[in-house]
Amino acid sequence: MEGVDHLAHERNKAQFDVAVMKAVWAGSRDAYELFHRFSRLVANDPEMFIPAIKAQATEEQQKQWLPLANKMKIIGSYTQTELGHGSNVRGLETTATFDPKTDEFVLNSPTLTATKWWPGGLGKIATHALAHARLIIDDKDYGVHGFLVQLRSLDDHLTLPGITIGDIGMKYGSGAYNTMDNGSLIFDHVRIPRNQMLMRLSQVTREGKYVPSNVPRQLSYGTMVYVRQKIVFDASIALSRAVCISTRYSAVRRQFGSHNGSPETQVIDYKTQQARLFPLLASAYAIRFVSEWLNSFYKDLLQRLEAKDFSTLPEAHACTAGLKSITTSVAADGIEECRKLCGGHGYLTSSGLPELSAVYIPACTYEGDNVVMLLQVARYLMKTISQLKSGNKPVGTTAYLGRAEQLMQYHSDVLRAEDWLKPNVVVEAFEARAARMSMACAQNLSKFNNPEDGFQELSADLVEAATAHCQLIIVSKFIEKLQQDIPGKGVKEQLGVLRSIYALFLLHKHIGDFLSTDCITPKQGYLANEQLRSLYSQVRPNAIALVDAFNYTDHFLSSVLGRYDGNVYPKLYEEAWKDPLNDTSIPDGFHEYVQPMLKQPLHHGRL
Ligand SMILES: CCCCCCCCCCCCCCCCCCCCCC(=O)SCCNC(=O)CCNC(=O)[C@H](O)C(C)(C)COP(=O)(O)OP(=O)(O)OC[C@H]1O[C@@H](n2cnc3c(N)ncnc32)[C@H](O)[C@@H]1OP(=O)(O)O
Ligand SMILES: Cc1cc2nc3c(=O)[nH]c(=O)nc-3n(C[C@H](O)[C@H](O)[C@H](O)COP(=O)(O)OP(=O)(O)OC[C@H]3O[C@@H](n4cnc5c(N)ncnc54)[C@H](O)[C@@H]3O)c2cc1C
Repeated sequence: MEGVDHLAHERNKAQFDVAVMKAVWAGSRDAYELFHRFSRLVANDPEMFIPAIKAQATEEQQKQWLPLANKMKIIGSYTQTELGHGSNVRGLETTATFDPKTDEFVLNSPTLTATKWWPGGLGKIATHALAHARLIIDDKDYGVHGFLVQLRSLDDHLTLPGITIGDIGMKYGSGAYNTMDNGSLIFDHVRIPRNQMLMRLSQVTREGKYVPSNVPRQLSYGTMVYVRQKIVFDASIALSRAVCISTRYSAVRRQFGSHNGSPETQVIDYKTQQARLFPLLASAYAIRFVSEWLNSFYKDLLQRLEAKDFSTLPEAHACTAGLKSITTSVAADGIEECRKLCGGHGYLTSSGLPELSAVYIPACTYEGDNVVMLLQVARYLMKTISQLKSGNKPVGTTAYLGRAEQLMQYHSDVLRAEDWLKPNVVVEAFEARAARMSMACAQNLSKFNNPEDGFQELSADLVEAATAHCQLIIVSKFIEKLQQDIPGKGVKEQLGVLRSIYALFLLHKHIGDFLSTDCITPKQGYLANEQLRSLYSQVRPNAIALVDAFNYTDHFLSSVLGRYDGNVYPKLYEEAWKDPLNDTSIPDGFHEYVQPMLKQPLHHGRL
């Protein structure tokens, strides 16, 4: 059966031009060509702490360090988190005390909880750390700053005096993340030259004078903004990979429904399977497009920063933090759902899904715990609302809050299920829901004498308001994507179907929000669900082609269930026989432990 395409009949059903969709997914024709070539070359290019140097080092420091890092003459680790503090960056305990006599900083870990803990690459490989430590001059604490510290000899890789490093041990599952040497590090009065503090944003002079920057101190958090927007893109890859596997397998797998010898039903034809799978397919596309937008927003931010325009920095922080949170949660949960969608075989390592899940789920935690990130969005929303009174007109992703009064009066005018296909109808409902949830939080907050107490007390509601805001962004960016000129037979139509599935699935899932804020009536909610069901039927014939458009090689998917040719069963069988347990018919230990039990005398001739 080698070479036969078992999914050809599915591919023939497609109602759109898959080649064009591949370019849309990749971002452009050029990006597609590049990805196509590279994925087939299997590139592996580890990037570690370079973005942080670019963001925080002076030009002179960059000239000194970047060539070394780029040529991998040194290997760096972004060393921020400690045993006692990760989320609370201001709470880090490691100190860097300036010694004016020698013109050096002395790096020290004063407590056990100050031990650096988690940084990737630190445990075994890194030669240098970009260590975050509190700057102390004349007993005065100037807060957390970045310092370049050599950890290991460049000759024999042994750790340098005063430095204790180890790997933090095995992590969740037996997956590939265990090949990452997340490390622990203790400094015992380690000295580094003064010019190894990253001084782009603030400086310490030879005399020990602290020169604060004339730019927002939040710029020192720039690496996190950069990595978070990358993580949003990565979420689209992780989720689409799982969706590709479970969609192909759902078309191969058959259970029940045979009549008079006809084939059984493909599980992808069960409405329950569709209602679980197709929203994830739509989410993969939605995340892809929002990541495209976020990347261009980030590039615009960089240009503005060059020109000393810091106006969009708070919004960039809120968007990267919020979208990082929402998209990684959706992807992590989605991968697990895809595993369940593949039934028992999904639990086999050869399905590719357990490994993908184990490697992916820490994305909900690293680079900012997802709840902590949503609370940052909530703070931004509350600040935006508090400034409305003084006439500040919100722009960008919060522009809708400028129409809050109008949105408080909104009632959806949906009369028929098809009305939910109109983008403006959907956006208005999402805007009204998000605005009302945020306004309700702001109103409740105003009842507290101490706003911080109020923020703590209402934090669960605030997280929900932030979620509604982020979902609005993703829905809006999907809609904006479709306002672009997209050629190719049927491509725009299919994307339109996915856009509506994405939005209406969210509406269905969060129906409580939409009803309790009185944005829609129960009848309108019912109509949305009716429309959703019909959209699932429309996407069904295109499902395989829509995952083919991801253009993933079998090598990349590493999944017997997700094979392009759908030749699942012979390959599953073949794969199982590769298990070392099948090398011999009698397992190790049988003669020592099992056989003696089997040989025990029978009592009264009976078992
Ligand atoms: C990494 C190297 C580079 C790699 C490059 C790789 C490139 C390729 C990448 C490929 C990707 C795919 C593969 C993924 C693999 C990834 C591997 C795993 C990597 C995992 C790495 C990590 O895991 S590495 C540690 C990250 N550790 C956090 O993530 C801590 C969270 N904790 C906070 O981030 C803060 O601590 C927290 C709570 C916000 C504030 O806490 P806080 O309130 O105490 O903060 P502050 O008082 O200091 O500041 C308050 C004011 O700052 C504003 N602000 C706050 N943050 C801001 C910001 N970033 N930008 C602007 N503004 C900001 C805020 O809006 C306030 O503004 P305002 O005052 O106006 O209201
Ligand atoms: C695989 C992996 C790789 C990593 N790589 C690196 C790296 O390269 N470099 C590096 O420096 N770090 C790295 N980290 C560390 C990572 O950045 C932190 O673990 C992350 O920022 C979360 O911080 P925490 O562990 O302190 O969580 P905590 O903040 O202790 O979270 C515990 C719980 O408390 C809740 N919580 C915390 N604060 C609040 C609050 N204010 N309000 C409400 N709830 C709250 C959280 O939601 C969570 O449920 C990595 C972590 C992992 C898992």
